[in-house]
Amino acid sequence: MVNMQTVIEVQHLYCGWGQRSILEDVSFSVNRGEVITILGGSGCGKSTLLKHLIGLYPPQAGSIRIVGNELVQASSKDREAILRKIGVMYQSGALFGSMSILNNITLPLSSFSHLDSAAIDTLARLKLRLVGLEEFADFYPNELSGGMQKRAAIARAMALDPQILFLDEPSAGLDPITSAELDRLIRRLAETQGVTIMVVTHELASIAAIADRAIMLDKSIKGILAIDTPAALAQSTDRRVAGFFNAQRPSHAAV
Ligand SMILES: Nc1ncnc2c1ncn2[C@@H]1O[C@H](COP(=O)(O)OP(=O)(O)OP(=O)(O)O)[C@@H](O)[C@H]1O
Repeated sequence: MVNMQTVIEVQHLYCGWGQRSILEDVSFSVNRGEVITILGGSGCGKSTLLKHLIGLYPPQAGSIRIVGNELVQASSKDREAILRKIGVMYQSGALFGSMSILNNITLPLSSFSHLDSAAIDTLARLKLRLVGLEEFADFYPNELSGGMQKRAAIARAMALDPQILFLDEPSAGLDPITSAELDRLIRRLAETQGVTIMVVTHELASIAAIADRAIMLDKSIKGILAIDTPAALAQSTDRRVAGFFNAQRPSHAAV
C-alpha cells in the first residue's frame, strides 16, 4: 500500500520579481516518495517556482506547506526548522573546491547537528556510499568527473536526512549515459530512502525515466498547463503538452 502522505502542498501561490508576476494562482501537492519534475519552456518560471519553494524568496501571495508546516508565514526559527527538512542541489552542484568530497558532506553535519566528529565522519561516509562514492572520500571536486560531482552534491544535499530533495537541472552538462546513471540514483533515493524529489529538468529522457508525475508550466498562462504522469501527458489533447512530450524519443528511459 503506497503511503500517500502529502509532503508539499502549494495553494494559490503567486510569485514573481518586484512588481512583475511570473506565476499566478499555482496549486499542487506532492506525495511522500514521489519524484516530480517541473518542466516548460524557457522563462516560464521553473527556477522561480523552485526558489520560492525552498524559501529563498517570499511569494507575493499564497501558501507553501512543507511536511504540514506553513513556510510563508513562519517565524524565522520555525522557518529554519522547516527548511532543515529540505535538501537542495543547485545546477552548478556548488561543491566547495578547496575541500575533499568527505568534508563537503561533513560541513553541514558539523554546522547543523550536535554529533561528535566520529559520528559525523561515519554518517558522511554512509551518504557517500549511498551515491556510490565511498572510495572517493578524500578526492577533491576537480578530481572527479561531472557525473561524480553531481552525485557528491546529492550526497551533500542528503547530509541532514531531508524529507524532500530539490534538484535544479541535475543532468545539465552530462552525457546521456552519465545522465541515465544519475536518473537511476534519483529513482533509487526515492524508492529506498522514501525521499520526495522535485526536479527541474528539460530532458525528456530523464522525465520518462524518473518522474511519477510532471508539472508543466506555461509562460502565457503564468501557471500550470498540465500535471500528470509522463505517459498521460504524452497523450494529452493539448497540443502544447503533447508537442513537448513527443518532440523527441527518450533515449535512455529503459537503461
Ligand atoms: N532573481 C531574479 N530577479 C528578477 N527577475 C528574475 C529573477 N530570476 C528570474 N527572473 C525572471 O523571471 C522569469 C522566469 O525565469 P525563470 O528562471 O524562473 O525561468 P525558467 O523557466 O527557469 O527558465 P529557463 O528554462 O530558461 O532556466 C524570466 O523572465 C527571468 O528573467
